[in-house]
Amino acid sequence: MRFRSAVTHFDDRGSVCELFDERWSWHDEPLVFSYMFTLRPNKVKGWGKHMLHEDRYFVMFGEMEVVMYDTREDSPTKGLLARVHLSEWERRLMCIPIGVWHANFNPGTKDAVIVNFPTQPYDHGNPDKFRLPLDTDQIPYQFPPGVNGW
Ligand SMILES: Cc1cn([C@H]2C[C@H](O)[C@@H](COP(=O)(O)OP(=O)(O)O[C@H]3O[C@@H](C)C(=O)[C@@H](O)[C@H]3O)O2)c(=O)[nH]c1=O
Repeated sequence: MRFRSAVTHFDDRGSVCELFDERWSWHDEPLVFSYMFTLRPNKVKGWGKHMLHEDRYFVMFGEMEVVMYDTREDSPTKGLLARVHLSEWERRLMCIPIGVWHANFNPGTKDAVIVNFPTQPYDHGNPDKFRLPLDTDQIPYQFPPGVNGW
């Protein structure tokens, strides 16, 4: 998991924030595809896992907690759980390694708006996505009461 902090430029007319630039050399994979998604308060998208691409998130508005669980056999962090808080008030890129389970939770009070720059374009006919239900016993994590999603 890696991060790159972003700078938001404000002036009396509004703001500007660069999202992704290959010249930053932040990630080995090129910019090939992007999409936006939203997440409503107290909702979760996940658990998901990808075996062919990495997610590269950028939270534009609101906040999102990314909960990750590593089951990769050869990983030094196998069996570890991590929670990362992303928000519009500390904008940054974050990438999730291939094969790591993750779930995106909105702990805030407004819709979160996120851009994802996956390292591969979405395959509409055969998405690179594995799912587990939020209450799976394969991942040692429970979201707070009242939180739901899939
Ligand atoms: C991700 C994606 C989905 N879709 C469509 C497919 C489907 O009809 C609808 C919702 O798809 P999903 O349920 O996969 O969307 P979503 O649950 O938001 O998927 C996301 O979940 C989190 C946990 C992740 O890991 C992300 O990588 C992504 O897979 O949007 C696209 O057209 N393009 C895309 O790039």
